[in-house]
Amino acid sequence: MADSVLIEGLVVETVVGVYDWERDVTQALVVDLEMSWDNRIPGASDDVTDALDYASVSECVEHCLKELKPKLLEHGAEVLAEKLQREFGIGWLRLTLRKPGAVPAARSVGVCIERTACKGVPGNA
Ligand SMILES: Nc1nc2c(c(=O)[nH]1)N=C([C@H](O)[C@@H](O)CO)CN2
Repeated sequence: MADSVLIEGLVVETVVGVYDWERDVTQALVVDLEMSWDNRIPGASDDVTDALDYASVSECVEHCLKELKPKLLEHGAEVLAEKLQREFGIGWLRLTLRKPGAVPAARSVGVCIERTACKGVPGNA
């Protein structure tokens, strides 16, 4: 099963960064997500409750990053991936977190992680 649900270019304004000055301002983070989901079920039922609702996931991403105020992108990505997998029952995801403007000579910098939930662990898919 290779189906997925996508979110691309989700912009979240939050406190992020390791330097003192970065703790006093907000900066934009850009989130890309690919999340495994069996789309045959909502494909047949035409019912959003069978789908991985990308609007709900987007709200969760925004809320999580605004509350977390991570220093490192790595920490933001790790906490966010774990929360999404637990709350939405997502088996596998690829999450990219970009910080445009952090390195002026680069279009963007960021991190990308892939995580698979461990079956049998309470709360995991
Ligand atoms: N691998 C990382 N390197 C750096 C990060 C980060 O989150 N992950 N962060 C910074 C600073 O916050 C920088 O973005 C300020 O411009 C430096 N390196």
